[in-house]
Amino acid sequence: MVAKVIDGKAFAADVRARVAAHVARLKEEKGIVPGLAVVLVGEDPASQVYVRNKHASTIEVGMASFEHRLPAGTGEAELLALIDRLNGDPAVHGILVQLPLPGHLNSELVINRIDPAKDVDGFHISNVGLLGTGQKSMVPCTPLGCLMMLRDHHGTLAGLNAVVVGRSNIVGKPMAQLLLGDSCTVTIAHSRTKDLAAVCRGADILVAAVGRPEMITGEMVKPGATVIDVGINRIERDGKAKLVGDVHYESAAAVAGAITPVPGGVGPMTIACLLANTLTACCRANGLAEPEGLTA
Ligand SMILES: NC(=O)C1=CN([C@@H]2O[C@H](COP(=O)(O)OP(=O)(O)OC[C@H]3O[C@@H](n4cnc5c(N)ncnc54)[C@H](OP(=O)(O)O)[C@@H]3O)[C@@H](O)[C@H]2O)C=CC1
Ligand SMILES: Nc1nc(=O)c2c([nH]1)NC[C@@H]1CN(c3ccc(C(=O)N[C@@H](CCC(=O)O)C(=O)O)cc3)C=[N+]21
Repeated sequence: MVAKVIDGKAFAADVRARVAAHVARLKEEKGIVPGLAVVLVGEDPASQVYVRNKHASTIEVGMASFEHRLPAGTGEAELLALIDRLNGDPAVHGILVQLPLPGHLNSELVINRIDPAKDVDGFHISNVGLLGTGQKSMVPCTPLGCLMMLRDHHGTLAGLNAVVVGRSNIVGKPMAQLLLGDSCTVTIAHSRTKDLAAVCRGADILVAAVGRPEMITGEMVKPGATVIDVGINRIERDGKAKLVGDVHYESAAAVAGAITPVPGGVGPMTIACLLANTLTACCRANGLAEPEGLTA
């Protein structure tokens, strides 16, 4: 079998177009402009690229973008004061603090200072708890993007066996919660899992969020399974810089029924979902109907 390629780039363009249409209506009918504030501490090159892309996409869909670039040595009190200001700013509906933060800053403390209603990353402890108990919350962008692509491909996910490799708070755990919410039978695998290959081969839906280049190979994939590759790894091959996922694409695509590529898969969906979450937060803040098909 040769896998169908799930085109995350095209899917994300469609999500952004739907967000843009809703934003235009909000502006025209209510005079409201959704606003996203992104906070970057330090000069990590990868983070700078992401923040630039987020800014461009935010402007492109008609939202207001507020960028706050702080020096690497910024103190905790100063960062918390900025978050307090953004929490109180009515033009800001979404706040994202780019991770990872420099080592001297306590990211839990910082994230939990964000008003949960403006926490468009869905990392605040209140949103984590709401998601875990099946209540309305802000849903983390990367898992939300994966869920959208899976629903689109499968129609319903009920009863499917899902294996999530990785148990981080930002990808693996919320991904597992969303799949459970859609009635999958969910297994979470991690570095201490015994016989990972056998566990993965039981999956109708296999989500790889490990951070190890090309670790999931074709022999770990059940024939016909849907493979979602969250990994973003910069490697050097034949003297050239290259972006690869956590899945060995060639061997996995030869067995899978469908697969997301890297680049052009989950990554673009993450940014599109960030914009969708900002719109959702703005609608909630103004007591307006939420956009359809853009939330979990
Ligand atoms: N496309 C996108 O938008 C995004 C992509 N990413 C990418 O996704 C990947 C994962 O990110 P993140 O969740 O933050 O990573 P973390 O490093 O926080 O978590 C990695 C997880 O993988 C598990 N793991 C590590 N090695 C193995 C192994 N050999 N076998 C099984 N499990 C293993 C770890 O297990 P244990 O807990 O036991 O240590 C851990 O739970 C990275 O490549 C990252 O760049 C991340 C965010 C967004
Ligand atoms: N608070 C916070 N929220 C995040 O959501 C967050 C974060 N911190 N820190 C870093 C990770 C990583 N992340 C990505 C976003 C887009 C692409 C993306 O667009 N990738 C393109 C390629 C881009 C390239 O070429 O580098 C693609 O896969 O096609 C990738 C990764 C969000 N993250």
